[in-house]
Amino acid sequence: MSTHISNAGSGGTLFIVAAPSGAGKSTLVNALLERESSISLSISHTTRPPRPGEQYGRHYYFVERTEFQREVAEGIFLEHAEVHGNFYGTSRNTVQELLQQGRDVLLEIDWQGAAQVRKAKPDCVSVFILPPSRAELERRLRGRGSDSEEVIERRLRNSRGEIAHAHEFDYIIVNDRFEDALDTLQAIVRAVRQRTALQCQRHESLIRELLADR
Ligand SMILES: Nc1ncnc2c1ncn2[C@@H]1O[C@H](COP(=O)(O)OP(=O)(O)OP(=O)(O)O)[C@@H](O)[C@H]1O
Ligand SMILES: Nc1nc2c(ncn2[C@@H]2O[C@H](COP(=O)(O)O)[C@@H](O)[C@H]2O)c(=O)[nH]1
Repeated sequence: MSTHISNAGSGGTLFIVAAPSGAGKSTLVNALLERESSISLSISHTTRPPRPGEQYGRHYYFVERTEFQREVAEGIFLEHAEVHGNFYGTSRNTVQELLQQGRDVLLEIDWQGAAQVRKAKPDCVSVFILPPSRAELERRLRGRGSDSEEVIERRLRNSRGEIAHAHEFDYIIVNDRFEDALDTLQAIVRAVRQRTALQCQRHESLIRELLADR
């Protein structure tokens, strides 16, 4: 089975957006999709139970672990990973079909999945979203009100391990003022489409601060 994915003959670009849980990536991505209707969001498969209000096929394809394992064995995933104790995966066919139709495709996935996608599709464009501080990350995770205390603590514990991979991404955005972060994300998408260079900060001192053991 080939691990490569092709969009030969089309202008579609594969974008990846990753972030520690609670940094605001889904909120940013949803707002970007409102502004840029020609981008398709890939809906992932997951073994995580649905949160209140989440719908099958709109937020995720919710599946049992045995079904997910069967799908892995069948090779349907472009990438898959265990994140915060649940399994998540991106359908290879869906992404390939959209790219071949000339659509830009956006994957909202973790750093492990991003590393797998870079191998399969080296011309993808990856963006990492940082929170402005650890305190704000915790406030957002709690303020969302969607997860148990145990889940929130696990996600906070895992956030350092995720932020440690930020430097692997093409672009890094700090989601402090929402509109500023959204404008930057949109500017990245537009620059990629127009094949123009966009200088973005690497935020090294903020990353050191977020990784510090305090
Ligand atoms: N710039 C911002 N300022 C304040 N609150 C924000 C900002 N961006 C997002 N939020 C809020 O933070 C919370 C977490 O956002 P969101 O669910 O988008 O995070 P996420 O990174 O997608 O998390 P996960 O990986 O767990 O899905 C939400 O309640 C959202 O409204
Ligand atoms: N490697 C992958 N990671 C994924 C995928 N879909 C989502 N995710 C990441 O999981 C965490 C948690 O998401 P949540 O919806 O349970 O809060 C987050 O970092 C997502 O980006 C996927 O298909 N592959």
